[in-house]
Amino acid sequence: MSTSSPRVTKRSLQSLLLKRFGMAAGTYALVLLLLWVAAFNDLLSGSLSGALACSALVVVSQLAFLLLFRSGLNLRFRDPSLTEAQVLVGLALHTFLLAQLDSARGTLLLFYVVILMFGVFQLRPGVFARCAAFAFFSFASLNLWEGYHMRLAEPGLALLQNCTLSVALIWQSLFASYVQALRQRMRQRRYALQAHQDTLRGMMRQLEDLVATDELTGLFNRRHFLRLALRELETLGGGRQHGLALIDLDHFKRINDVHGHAAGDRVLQTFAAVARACLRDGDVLARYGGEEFVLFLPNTDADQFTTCCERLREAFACAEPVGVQVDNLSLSAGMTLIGEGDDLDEALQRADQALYRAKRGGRNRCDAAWEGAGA
Ligand SMILES: Nc1nc2c(ncn2[C@@H]2O[C@H](COP(=O)(O)OP(=O)(O)OP(=O)(O)O)[C@@H](O)[C@H]2O)c(=O)[nH]1
Repeated sequence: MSTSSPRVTKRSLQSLLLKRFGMAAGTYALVLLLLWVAAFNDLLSGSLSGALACSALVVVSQLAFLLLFRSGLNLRFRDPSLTEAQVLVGLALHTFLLAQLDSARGTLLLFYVVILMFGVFQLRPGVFARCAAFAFFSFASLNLWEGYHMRLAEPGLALLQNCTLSVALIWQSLFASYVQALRQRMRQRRYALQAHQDTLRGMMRQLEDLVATDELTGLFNRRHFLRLALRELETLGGGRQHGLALIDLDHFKRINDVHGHAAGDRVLQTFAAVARACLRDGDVLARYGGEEFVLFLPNTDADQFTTCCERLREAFACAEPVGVQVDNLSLSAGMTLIGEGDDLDEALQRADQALYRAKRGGRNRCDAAWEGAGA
């Protein structure tokens, strides 16, 4: 996932950029078509070779851009869309195209604005203004050049075209900065929204933890345990078994009576800490209620499960609760196995009966009820 997602993002970015390039190339094709319409209607200022050169330049420049996109070289640039470069090349080519026309020049003037439209959503306001200025000075220079060489047929019309173009470009530059400001605001809102979502997700996680956890011991509570165990049972494949044990701390009432309720709490916490140290990550231990706990060991058999419960019993017997002097800590456990198609309530009852036997048998021991579990 982590290795493929940047590649996927890159591929979708490239396909988007190629689509945009296709739009630009289509616009070039239309403008060239108009040039040739002008040519066939004798509206060229010079010979056909100028129109041919213009067409060739357009084709070559577009092929160069296509090559950049197809090879992925565009991704090495700060702006992989190469918008500024494409717009500047487009404006220069358009000026060259207009130079081929005389009276029809005004008709195609609006394509300066069309070319700059490609930068409205992509270019920063400063860069956009620079491109607009380039468009204006290109066209103004063309007129000045022709005026200097006495080739300007209608200077008044040329002046009007320059003024019209400058008004359109100023308006478009203002529009572009408005669009950019809007995009910036939307981006900030999206970030803020994402931050809110993250906070909410964190709070949800905290709530889920709170709902699933026993406050005193930090273990899962009974409700969460039952949910987990049922989920495990649903996904249990054929032939596999889980271990289920009810664990009860012995003579806990006496601990409370002799040492106080706070000491009893400390003993419960000590058991949780000892059990955590004894168990593996996938094992599930929960406080079932009071001084009773339930253990769920995935994928085990009778021998392994007994070894695990015995290890836990011995470890608790050696535990020393911090700040409390309690001797003879012990626990009793009732064990059973639970297999595919087994009922969780029935398995809990089997474990409870085994626990009862362990208590009756003198406590500080693990008794089993393998029968009925297919063990
Ligand atoms: N300190 C403390 N005591 C609790 C808590 N929950 C239940 N208890 C006490 O645990 C004691 C359980 O006592 P019993 O059910 O008689 O069991 P026991 O004394 O451990 O005797 P056996 O189970 O037969 O060995 C009761 O006194 C409860 O008040 C708790 O959260 N903290």
